[in-house]
Amino acid sequence: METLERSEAGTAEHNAGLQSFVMKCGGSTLAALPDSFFEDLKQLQASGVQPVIVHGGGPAISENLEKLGIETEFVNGLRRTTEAVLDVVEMVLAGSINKQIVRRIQQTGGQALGISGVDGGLIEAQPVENSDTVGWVGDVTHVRSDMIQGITDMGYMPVIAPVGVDQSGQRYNINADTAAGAVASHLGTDRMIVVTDVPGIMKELDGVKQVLPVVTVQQIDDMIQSGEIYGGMIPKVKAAVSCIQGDVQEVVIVNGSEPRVLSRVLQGEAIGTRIVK
Ligand SMILES: Nc1ncnc2c1ncn2[C@@H]1O[C@H](COP(=O)(O)OP(=O)(O)O)[C@@H](O)[C@H]1O
Ligand SMILES: CC(=O)N[C@@H](CCC(=O)OP(=O)(O)O)C(=O)O
Repeated sequence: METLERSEAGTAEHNAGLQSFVMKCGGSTLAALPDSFFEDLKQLQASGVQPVIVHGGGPAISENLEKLGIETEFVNGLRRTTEAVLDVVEMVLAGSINKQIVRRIQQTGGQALGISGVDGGLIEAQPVENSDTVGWVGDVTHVRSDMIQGITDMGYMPVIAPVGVDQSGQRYNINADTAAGAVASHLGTDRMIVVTDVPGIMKELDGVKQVLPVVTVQQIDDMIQSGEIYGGMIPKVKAAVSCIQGDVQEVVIVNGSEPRVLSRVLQGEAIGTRIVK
C-alpha cells in the first residue's frame, strides 16, 4: 500500500507540467461521432496533450440484452444488474464498444490502448448503497492513477470501460459518468469533458429552450428539484459536482458532433455548458 501511495504521489507531480483531460463519451453519441472528432483527438495527442477516455455504451447494452431476451430496467438512472446482465455489460463495454473506439482512434493514426476497470484492478469498486434494489452496480472506491499515467507515458491514450472490481474479484457495473468523474478526481486533472448527444444543459427561458453556458452547483440542485434536469443528465451533473468539489476545476458538457469540439473547449471557447465551483 505504501509503495502504491508513493507512486501515486509521483503521478500527481508528473502530471503537473502536462495538459491532460478526462473525456467521457456517452453511448448516445458514439456511433454518430464524425471522423473529424477522432482526428481532433489525434492532433491533441500529437501536440503533447494527454487525453484519458472513459466511455459508456448504455444503448448497445440494452440492444444486446433485448436480443438475448434478458429483461432490463433502470432505477434512478442505474441499470438493475443481475449476474446475467453483468455478463452482457462486460461483454459489450469491455469488448465491442471499447475496441470500436480504439480502432477509430487508430484509423486516424492516433495511439490508443483499451482497458477495462477490471484489468490490473484499475477501478476498485464497492456495492452502491441501494444494491438490494439495483444488484451488481458499483461505486468507485479507488482508481490506479499510476497505471493510467504509465499508459500515457508509453504514448497511448487510455480508453477505459467502466467495469469495476473489488478485492474479492467481484465485478460491478458502474455508470460511465460516475466512473469518468472518479478517474478525473483520482488523476487530479483540471478538466473533464462530457461528450453527449445534446449541446449542453438546456433550460427553457422566455419560452425558448436554450443552452446554459455556465451553471453552479446551486442551479443544478434547483434544476433537479424542478425536473428540468432528468434521466441521463442526472448522473452527469452528479459526477460533475463530485469532481469539482476536489481538484478538478471545471466540467464541460458538449455535443460530440460540433466541429473540433475538444480543442475548442481546451482553448477556452464558450461552447456547451461549464459546471464550475
Ligand atoms: N436539462 C437538460 N438539458 C439537456 N439534456 C437533458 C436535460 N435533462 C435531461 N436531459 C437528457 O439527457 C440526455 C443525455 O443523457 P444520456 O442519454 O444518458 O447520454 P449519454 O449516453 O451521452 O450518457 C439528453 O439526450 C436529454 O434527453
Ligand atoms: C449502472 C449502470 O447503469 N451502468 C451503465 C453503464 C454504461 C453507461 O453508463 O453508458 P452511457 O454513458 O451510454 O449511459 C449501463 O448499464 O447502461
